[in-house]
Amino acid sequence: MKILVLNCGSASVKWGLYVDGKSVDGGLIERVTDCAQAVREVIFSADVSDLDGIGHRVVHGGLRFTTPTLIDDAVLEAVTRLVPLAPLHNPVNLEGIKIAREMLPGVPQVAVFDTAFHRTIPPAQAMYAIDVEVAQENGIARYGFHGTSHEYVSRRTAELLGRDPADVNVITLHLGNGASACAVRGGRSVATSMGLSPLEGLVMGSRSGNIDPAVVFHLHRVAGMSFEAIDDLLNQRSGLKGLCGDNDMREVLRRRADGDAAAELAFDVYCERVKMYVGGYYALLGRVDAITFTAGVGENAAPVREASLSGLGALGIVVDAARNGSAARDERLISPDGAVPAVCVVPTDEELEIANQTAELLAR
Ligand SMILES: Nc1ncnc2c1ncn2[C@@H]1O[C@H](COP(=O)(O)OP(=O)(O)O)[C@@H](O)[C@H]1O
Ligand SMILES: CC(=O)OP(=O)(O)O
Ligand SMILES: [Mg+2]
Repeated sequence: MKILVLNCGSASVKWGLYVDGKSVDGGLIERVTDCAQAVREVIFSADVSDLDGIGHRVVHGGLRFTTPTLIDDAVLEAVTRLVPLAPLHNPVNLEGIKIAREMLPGVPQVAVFDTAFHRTIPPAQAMYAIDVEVAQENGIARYGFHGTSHEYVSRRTAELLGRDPADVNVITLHLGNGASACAVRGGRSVATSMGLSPLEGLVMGSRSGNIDPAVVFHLHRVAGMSFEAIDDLLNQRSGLKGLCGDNDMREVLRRRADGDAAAELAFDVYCERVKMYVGGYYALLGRVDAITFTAGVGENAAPVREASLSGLGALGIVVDAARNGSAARDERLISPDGAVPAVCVVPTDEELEIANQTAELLAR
């Protein structure tokens, strides 16, 4: 089966072409400002003859979409209604789908949702402690995101350890432009740091992650900011960018190495937040077999991995400096042999996972 995958992200377009589950072509267009144009370029440049299907990453699937779904007008409408809950993502996902449908009419298009893997999260983690009626009426709950990545990476981690995914507990740390942590028990998501929207949890490139919700009321009532302006502040002008002016961890690391105090503080806030989720999910899981770093920052930024897990030796969490600092780019252990939990780096491959899930749906 020949599948084209389009992952239109908040700041990049990633794509891949797969034949029977094997990657034959692919690419990354970074710092995208016009997603539609990027998708047009992909479709013009890739060999899209005889496609069996196109798999699209769709970030928010709400309550309705819990499995990969064949796209029709009704699905597009439902995804459009979820735009307010994923304002940086669903609009670009939709743009990609629309262009692909226009340029390749007749090819089946499948949506693979970031939220789907988290449908197993139990109520004690999924519910916010607010009036249950208000929550229910408005769909206020933890949906969680990056599910395709957490699913793929937790499974690959079990395989890296030579274990059955059903027997393994993993804390996965997806640190990219967006960032989220996930507690995976026996292959199922049981907790994750993103919530109703991809704004909650870890510090991100330009998103705040957790803050006191009263900050929003204060900025509105006392500082006179509109809700639109506060939304923009928390989604686009916060996180690393808000703290030090740079949203790219490569720049933050470079400036920190040069002794820049703002970059150092941004780095510290970022890594301490990761550490707090690791500790929390360790407690929740009770037994942790592995902690795995993935995505742009997680795969490449050794200082972030080192600082995020520093001082956790009493929990058995140890990072081997030489392994962590190595230039290797493959799936690997960065803790000493035999250490439990194992600490791993596993490059994510959302596109491959989307291709496989798309092919599986189309084969039915
Ligand atoms: N060599 C590197 N060192 C540190 N950070 C890196 C490196 N390469 C990429 N990154 C970080 O990874 C981020 C992008 O991660 P990625 O997973 O590709 O993001 P997304 O899929 O969310 O668009 C960049 O913003 C950058 O901060
Ligand atoms: C859901 C999300 O935050 O995605 P990304 O990391 O691609 O921005
Ligand atoms: Mg990503």
